[in-house]
Amino acid sequence: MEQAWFAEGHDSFGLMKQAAWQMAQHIEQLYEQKYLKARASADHKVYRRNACQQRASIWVGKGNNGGDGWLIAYYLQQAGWEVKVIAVGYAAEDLDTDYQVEIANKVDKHDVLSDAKQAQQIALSAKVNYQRFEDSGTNQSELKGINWQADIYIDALFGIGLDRAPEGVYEQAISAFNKVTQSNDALAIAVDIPSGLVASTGQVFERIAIQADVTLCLIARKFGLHTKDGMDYSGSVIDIPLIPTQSSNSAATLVTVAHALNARRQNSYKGSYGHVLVIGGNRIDGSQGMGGAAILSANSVMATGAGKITVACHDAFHGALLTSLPDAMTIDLHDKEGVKTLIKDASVVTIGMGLGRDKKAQALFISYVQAAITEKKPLVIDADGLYHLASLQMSREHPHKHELIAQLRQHSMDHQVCLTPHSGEAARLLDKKINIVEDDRLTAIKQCANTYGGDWVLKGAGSLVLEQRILEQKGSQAHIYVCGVGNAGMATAGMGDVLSGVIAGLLAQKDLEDEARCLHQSVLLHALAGDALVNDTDYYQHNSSLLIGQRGLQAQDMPVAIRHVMQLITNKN
Ligand SMILES: NC(=O)C1=CN([C@@H]2O[C@H](COP(=O)(O)OP(=O)(O)OC[C@H]3O[C@@H](n4cnc5c(N)ncnc54)[C@H](O)[C@@H]3O)[C@@H](O)[C@H]2O)[C@@H](O)CC1
Ligand SMILES: Nc1ncnc2c1ncn2[C@@H]1O[C@H](COP(=O)(O)OP(=O)(O)O)[C@@H](O)[C@H]1O
Ligand SMILES: [K+]
Repeated sequence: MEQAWFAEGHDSFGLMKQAAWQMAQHIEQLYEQKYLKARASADHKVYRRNACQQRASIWVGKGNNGGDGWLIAYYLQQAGWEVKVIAVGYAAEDLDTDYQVEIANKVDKHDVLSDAKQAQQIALSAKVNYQRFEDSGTNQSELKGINWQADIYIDALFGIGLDRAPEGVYEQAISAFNKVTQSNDALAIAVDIPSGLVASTGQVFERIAIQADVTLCLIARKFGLHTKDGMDYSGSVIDIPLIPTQSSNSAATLVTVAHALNARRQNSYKGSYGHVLVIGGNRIDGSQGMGGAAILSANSVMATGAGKITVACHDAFHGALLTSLPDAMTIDLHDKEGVKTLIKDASVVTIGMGLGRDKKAQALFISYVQAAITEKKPLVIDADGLYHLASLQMSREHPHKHELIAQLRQHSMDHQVCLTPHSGEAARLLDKKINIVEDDRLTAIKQCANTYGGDWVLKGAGSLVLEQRILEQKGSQAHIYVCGVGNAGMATAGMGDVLSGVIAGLLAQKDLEDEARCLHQSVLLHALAGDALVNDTDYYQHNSSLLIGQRGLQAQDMPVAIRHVMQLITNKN
């Protein structure tokens, strides 16, 4: 986006000045929020600090992110702040003003001084106070000069140019920065992205990254701020758009707000809201089995408002299912003909939750998926269903390999097929190691869709959703969403089963608009329900009986929260 802007003739150094100027304004506001508001409170320590001149410690690297840092130092100094730049990775002569002027004069007229160098020169000419990190001594407990107590610490070490793990002096600087901000209880503000976090993937190498309270994100949201490690390091994110950008250029769309649901028509009946068939909950050879997976999924189907549900699970679980959900009809998972007849009647089939992984379960999976394809039904495939799909893909000799996967691909061109792996399941589907998937989740979800067709969720913090849009002329086009809500309380067993139920439940309700039934809407609803259980902000119109907190949140708590969120987003007319 930046390059397109420069290609239109806009000046790159001008953009850097704009960026730094706007960031300086935000820094002043953030300072006010943290310290001036505290005046009114009884926090004397904070109040005393505020009685002095505002102080910023700005840590700069040698790229353009560092250039932003030098200019922020310059602007804050102009605004009356006491500033100190900590330069990391600079040789002594890089900072020698006379030597730098000499170099600048020698630069050929056709050459231009880099933006970062120009920024540094502006700051040095204005006598901005600085120090080389390397001169602070190697003894980390001393950290001469670096321990200088500031109100705000600014991380301008690396931005989107980080292309390897920070080592040596950079690793030391990142850990010193984190230590100093924590011990001073000061605000840590990252320029563009916390240094150490990879903007395109959300990866952090060996936990070496700046721990920011606030990230001032330039031009466009970085994908890496919202998936994998991103949310743990970036704090709250403030956008500084700077230039007009086109969303069609973006890698993904961040979604946090669910599409509104229309109210139900008075003149309707259970058949108007679909019939979901849940296939799962097996018990294999005397084991305790996985009935709960199907029960959790079924409860969530009904919490979204689907009209009818049948659960095909092992008959050992029928009693437990009916105790938890008397609304359900049941059938034995192994009654092949009976289940196939039900598939004909269903509006959506969701399969795999606790289905089992043995050969018998695999045969059931193949037979039921083929029946759903023959009957032209929307399909949700989760958990052990994904396991079987991966086995078929990997197996060289399985007679159904090519058939089933090819049929599924074909089916997904005209009917909704949703597949919902977490990283471990995606790794198996792609025959890759989990860390390869985790290190680049965006690539992984695209590869899943290319291999198997259909719409995909790659679950986890910042779940990714890939939806294929069928275009009249050009075939299909994939669009990717990043779910910007949800919380770590949802990292418990059964949460995925709940998601499969939400997806199937919404798909079944044909009275809803397409936008309200699509996969990213389901992922959002599920995550918002998780947040409603831990978050008491106004958005959730806080209902204290709902609050649980992250630790101890269980999948079985979700249906009531799903109903609450459904009601919050329903148009009242
Ligand atoms: N005029 C411009 O081009 C603008 C640039 N902007 C800033 O520029 C940033 C990107 O700047 P750059 O592309 O220079 O990239 P960075 O400033 O992120 O750093 C790039 C330099 O660090 C090196 N590097 C990467 N990983 C390293 C590691 N682990 N250890 C040591 N060195 C490493 C790279 O080889 C490169 O030389 C953005 O994030 C943004 O902050 C903004 O000011 C907007 C305008
Ligand atoms: N840290 C987290 N932040 C947001 N969502 C999470 C987090 N951990 C788990 N979730 C969500 O909870 C669900 C867990 O699914 P899954 O791993 O399949 O659980 P299970 O297999 O036990 O049902 C997914 O939708 C996932 O996105
Ligand atoms: K940074």
